[in-house]
Amino acid sequence: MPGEGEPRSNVALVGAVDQGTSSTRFLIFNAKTSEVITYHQVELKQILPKSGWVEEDPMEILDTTTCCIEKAVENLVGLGYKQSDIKAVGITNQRETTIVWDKTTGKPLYNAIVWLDLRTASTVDELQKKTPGNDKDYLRSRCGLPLATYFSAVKLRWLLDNSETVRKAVEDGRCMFGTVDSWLVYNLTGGVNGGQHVTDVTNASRTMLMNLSTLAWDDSLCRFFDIPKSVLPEIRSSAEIYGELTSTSLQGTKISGILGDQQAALVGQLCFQVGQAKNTYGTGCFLLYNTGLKAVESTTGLLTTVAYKLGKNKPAIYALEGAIAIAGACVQWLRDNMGMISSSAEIEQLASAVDSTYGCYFVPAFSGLFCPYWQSDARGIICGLTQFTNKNHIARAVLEAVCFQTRELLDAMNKDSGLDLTSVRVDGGMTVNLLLMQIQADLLGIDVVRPSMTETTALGAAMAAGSAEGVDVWDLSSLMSGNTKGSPSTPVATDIFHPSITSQEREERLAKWKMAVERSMHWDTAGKQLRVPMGLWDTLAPGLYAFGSFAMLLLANLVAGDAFLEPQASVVVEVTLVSNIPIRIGSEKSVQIVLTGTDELPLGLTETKSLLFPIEEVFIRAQLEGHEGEKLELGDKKLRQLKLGEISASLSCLNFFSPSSVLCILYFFLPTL
Ligand SMILES: Nc1ncnc2c1ncn2[C@@H]1O[C@H](COP(=O)(O)OP(=O)(O)O)[C@@H](O)[C@H]1O
Ligand SMILES: O=P(O)(O)OC[C@H](O)CO
Repeated sequence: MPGEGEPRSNVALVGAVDQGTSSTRFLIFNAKTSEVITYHQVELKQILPKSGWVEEDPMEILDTTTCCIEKAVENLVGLGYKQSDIKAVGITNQRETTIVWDKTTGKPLYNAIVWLDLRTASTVDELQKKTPGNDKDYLRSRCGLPLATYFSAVKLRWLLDNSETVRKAVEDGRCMFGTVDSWLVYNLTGGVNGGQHVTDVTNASRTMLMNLSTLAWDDSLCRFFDIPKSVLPEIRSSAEIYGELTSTSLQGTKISGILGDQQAALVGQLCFQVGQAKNTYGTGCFLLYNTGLKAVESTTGLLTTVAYKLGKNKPAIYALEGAIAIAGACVQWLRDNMGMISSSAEIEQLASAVDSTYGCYFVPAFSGLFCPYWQSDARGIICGLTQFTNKNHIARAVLEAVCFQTRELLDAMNKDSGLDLTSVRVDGGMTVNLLLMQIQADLLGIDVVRPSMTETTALGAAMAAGSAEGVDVWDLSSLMSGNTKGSPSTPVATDIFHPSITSQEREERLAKWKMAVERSMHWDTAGKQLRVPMGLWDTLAPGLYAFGSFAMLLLANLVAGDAFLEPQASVVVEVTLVSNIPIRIGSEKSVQIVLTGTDELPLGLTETKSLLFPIEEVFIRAQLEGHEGEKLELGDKKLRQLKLGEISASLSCLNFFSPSSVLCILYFFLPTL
């Protein structure tokens, strides 16, 4: 083996851009061994202009990418490799995040609207109203997704409705839309000077505009969202040559792989067989389950998505997906907003200091709740607090929240697939946290398998790029056939976390979690009317209004000379005791009383009324005098009418047809028209 800095020969390397929500990185892999040779990573700033809004700067996304490429290549050369050893570059990215840019300048027309962003909640409501039966799942059979703030088409619709700049650019034919992969490929292949406007099937399957069967933009979906097809990129497979880098020290290198980051992790974890699944813990958390050639429609709130299509002429493979919006993001929130920790890694130490949350539950519904609830009006809550609760319990509750959410995904997945997963492969930035891994195994009740190399997202993109036709440095055939024996490309599972609590405890804790989730629902009331208790001054206006109505009524009565309010004295009604259960007079039970109206019964009471009285209440008891202690058997056979005498009632009734009442009704309802 050559030492550091010494020249190496005959190595085929593949680079991968992993553009995530929290950071951008560029990793360089050995195509024969899957080993990471070197990498560079830069954190990415999130812009939070309003509560619920999450944006990123497209230029920063691009700049961090080129910076990571340069730094990693610099490291590589320092290790004795040549930059020309890099035979291809793959791109994997945060999905759904929506970018629009100007074809003539190449500049963004708006900040990137991040997948977590909630500004489109009312857009979603409006779109849903257009569907028969106000059905959020109306488009599922076509695109595999429910109507939700999460997906790109809704964000693009919002931009067209709310940004004059974007609308004008569309009118002028200057607007280009893309997810992060499209934005990066366009810029890395030349931008305004011939940059490729493309995306791959996995990213396109997250827009709500691609038909899952044809893998093409769907006319009826574009019509539904009213999005011009002219702004959309060309949909390509996940492994083919899209173009060459025109800048950075990798100028001339082919870009030959694109995969959404969660799909890339599925590939990197070698989940090529039907029934294999992985869960990635990054900013959010995403469980993907390979369903093979079949796109399985979920009945439990999961998503149907394209897993990969590794070549122009290769078939598309589908997956069921469970998506959680907030996982690592909540750890970042403890760090950046609460100042409870100074680095993400610190949460483990903090949470390990206690052995339980002691009833404290944290539902991090910062962006509403995704799978399986799809509740955009849910908001984060911490509940079960006592004087005893401290930051250790809260830190532990944050880790537990990620695991409970995953448990709910697993339950939905097992239901949809009809098979119970017996273990789950995990990866992503949070999986370095050993406590999290153990809590996860405990709450799932199955083994959690963590590979030695947790950068499986970037690995998946590198595998796609290296295996593309015309590059051919990464052989996937044996891996895809399931014959991984002796293959150095197989990530070796070095850590397996086994469940260590009883199923009784697991289910009890899950039940409590569900109670907490229940409490987080419908918290956001923006745009909805709240019923609030009124103070004296607040009631003045309605009071005056009611008083005015009454005065009008009396006046109308006087003018029209008809009897609007007629006191009805001594109305005779027949009382029938109806019950099929034995009733003890004087007991606490309720009885059903049927008041049958007579001719004298005023209008509005001519129909039979069923009223529920506690037996010892009101006048009925008086009528039963002398029957105390007697058992009245009123079962089916002995059901009879029991005449209990006459009851006096003083009632007022509304003569709906008198001119004064018509006037009054009009007066009351006029303001609501
Ligand atoms: N030791 C740790 N314990 C818990 N969370 C962690 C730890 N280290 C990193 N994280 C969280 O993992 C996330 C980063 O993971 P990563 O896979 O890089 O995310 P992304 O791909 O979304 O950018 C961050 O939200 C960070 O807070
Ligand atoms: O940034 P990540 O890794 O949490 O992934 C974001 C997802 O792709 C959003 O769908």
